[in-house]
Amino acid sequence: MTARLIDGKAFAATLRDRVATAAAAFARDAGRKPGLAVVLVGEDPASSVYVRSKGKATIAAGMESFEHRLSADVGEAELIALVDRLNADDSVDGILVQLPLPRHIDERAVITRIDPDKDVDGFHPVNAGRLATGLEGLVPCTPLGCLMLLQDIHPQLAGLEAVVIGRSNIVGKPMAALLLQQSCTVTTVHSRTRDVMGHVRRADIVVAAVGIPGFVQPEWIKPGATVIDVGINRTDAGLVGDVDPGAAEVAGAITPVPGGVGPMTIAVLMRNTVVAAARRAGVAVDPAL
Ligand SMILES: Nc1nc(=O)c2c([nH]1)NC[C@@H]1CN(c3ccc(C(=O)N[C@@H](CCC(=O)O)C(=O)O)cc3)C=[N+]21
Repeated sequence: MTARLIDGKAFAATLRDRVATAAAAFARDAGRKPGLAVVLVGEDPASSVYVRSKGKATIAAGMESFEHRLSADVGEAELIALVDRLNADDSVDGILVQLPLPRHIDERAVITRIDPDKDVDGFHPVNAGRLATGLEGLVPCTPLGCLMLLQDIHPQLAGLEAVVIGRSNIVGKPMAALLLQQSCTVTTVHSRTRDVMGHVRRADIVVAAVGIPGFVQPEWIKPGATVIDVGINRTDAGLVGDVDPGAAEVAGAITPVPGGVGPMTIAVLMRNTVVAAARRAGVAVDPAL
């Protein structure tokens, strides 16, 4: 059996279309376009690529893009002062500070400075708390994109066994919270888990977010399970996921790398920006967005 390939790129394109429609409705109702500010510190080439593709997607969706490029030796106080200005700027609905930041800057201090209602990455502890307690907030883009792909395949997630591999604040923890909210039975496994294979073997849904190329072995996958590969690892063999490619012979459905979760992350960032804009302006937004 060969798994159905989950076309994240195509799904992301339809989501970006719906975002563009919602952005146009917002512009009509609010008299201005939704605005996204992206802050990049330093010149890491991979980060520059993402910032550029975010800017392009923002404009293509009919939104305003504000790019702030700061030199790698910028002081923490100066970066925080920029965040303060963006918080106070009414044309800015979303603020994304590209991570990782240089070592001399305390990431926590910067992230917690962002107005939670403009935190389109969903990284602020206030948004983490809202997600954990079921309040309306902004949800991290990558796990929300994974959930959208999963809901497309499993309209009824309730009762399914889900195993999340990895416990980062950016992917693993919010992914587990989202699946729990959907009434999955959720297990998070991590570097200190005693029998990772034993847990993964039982899963109807596997979300791999460990950052180790090819970590998840085909023998771990229950035949027919849905596998979401969040890994984006640059190796000599090119871009590879956290899941061994052999898993596609066992799984029922699986995301490719590239073309799976990655494109969803950017599309959900666009989605979060329109949602943040609508909430801030007190205008309606497509609830299915
Ligand atoms: N505050 C913050 N928020 C982020 O969301 C954030 C960040 N910092 N720092 C960097 C990472 C990385 N990231 C990606 C987004 C899209 C693709 C993506 O679209 N990838 C394509 C392939 C692109 C390629 O070929 O390199 C794919 O998987 O098909 C990848 C990576 C967002 N990040």
